[in-house]
Amino acid sequence: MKDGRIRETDRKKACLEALLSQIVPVDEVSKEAARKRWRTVGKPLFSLGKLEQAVIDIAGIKRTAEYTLKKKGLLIFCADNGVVKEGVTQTGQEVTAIVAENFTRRAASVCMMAERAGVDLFPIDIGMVRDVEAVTKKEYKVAYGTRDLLEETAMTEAQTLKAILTGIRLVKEKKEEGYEILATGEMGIGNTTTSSAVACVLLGEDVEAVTGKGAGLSSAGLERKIEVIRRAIEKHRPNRENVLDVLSKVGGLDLAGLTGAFLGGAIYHIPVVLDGFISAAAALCAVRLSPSVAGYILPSHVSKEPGGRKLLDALQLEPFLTCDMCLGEGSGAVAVMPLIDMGLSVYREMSTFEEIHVEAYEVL
Ligand SMILES: O=C(O)c1ccc[n+]([C@@H]2O[C@H](COP(=O)([O-])O)[C@@H](O)[C@H]2O)c1
Ligand SMILES: Cc1cc2nc[nH]c2cc1C
Repeated sequence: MKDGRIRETDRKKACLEALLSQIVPVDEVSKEAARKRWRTVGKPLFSLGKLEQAVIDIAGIKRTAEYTLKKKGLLIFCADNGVVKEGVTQTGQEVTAIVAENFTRRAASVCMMAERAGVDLFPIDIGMVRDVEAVTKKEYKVAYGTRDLLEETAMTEAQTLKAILTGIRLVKEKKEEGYEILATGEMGIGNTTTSSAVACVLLGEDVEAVTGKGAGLSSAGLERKIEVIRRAIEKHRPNRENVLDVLSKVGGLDLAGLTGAFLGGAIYHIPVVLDGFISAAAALCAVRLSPSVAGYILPSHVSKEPGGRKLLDALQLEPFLTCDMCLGEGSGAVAVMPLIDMGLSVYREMSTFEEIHVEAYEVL
């Protein structure tokens, strides 16, 4: 039996390795073509700033300067975390399944935001302790929550691999359904504890420097959370050079699924917009697994969690929005979709200098 499990883990590892080997850097030729097109648009050069850059970056991802972003999807990874039993959160873990169900009933915040932005919502139960009929699908469910990372490693390596492969597969499926851009989101009580632990190890930062109050905690609660993370890291000694080790020991199923989604973007050439703190921790995992993934990730906002900015800095991403959001669910990622759409509309439809009879000029 044990041998069988080891073989299964090796098989999944080989599968991940094979997928990672397909990742190539974004296409610089298409980016240059998009830059060239921007230079002809009849307006002051670079005056749409990051909106222009996003259009250029997406050209590199899609390997063409001629593209649309009509179908937009948000993958929301829902999972529970065993560490919640250590008192690191304000609410109980039953909230994860309640909010996950609410995604299907237009009763969670991101539902209204996504509707406004024309984004389709896909809540995925990758590891909730309770099944929710409208959300749970056997093929995406890896486990019923993680273990308490203070007692044991949060996940087995096989679970981590399965969750990553699930995230990759979801991007493939959405591409096949015609989605042209994806956003990442998550729902999981306790996932700012796991994300802080992962961020702290990967960034080589102190626990206090990256850990915040998550969905709400007293100051005493925050101290307890910091202590739990510190003790878990001391106990398991995750190897910062080995993302699978870090995710398995102190991560979570949602983080691993999100890591897969970012990898999937690079494998299948789909831009993936990151959301807040949890999403950014996963993005860093993906980039550490394969550095070229960085070019396939688009930023959105900067989370109010203390580690939010540090993660974006490590990813060398400048957020579009700084508006003190820290909701999760994919809310920040969805919020930038209209901006990206606006940039693309100007890029595709705006008159050229020639058409408006203004002489093109160069910046000094
Ligand atoms: O995305 C963020 O930056 C963010 C920051 C703080 C909290 N959250 C959300 O709140 C939940 C985790 O908070 P907590 O306190 O239970 O660890 C989870 O469902 C996240 O979606 C999200
Ligand atoms: C109600 C609630 C909604 C959330 N959405 C994302 N994280 C959340 C945490 C709570 C507690």
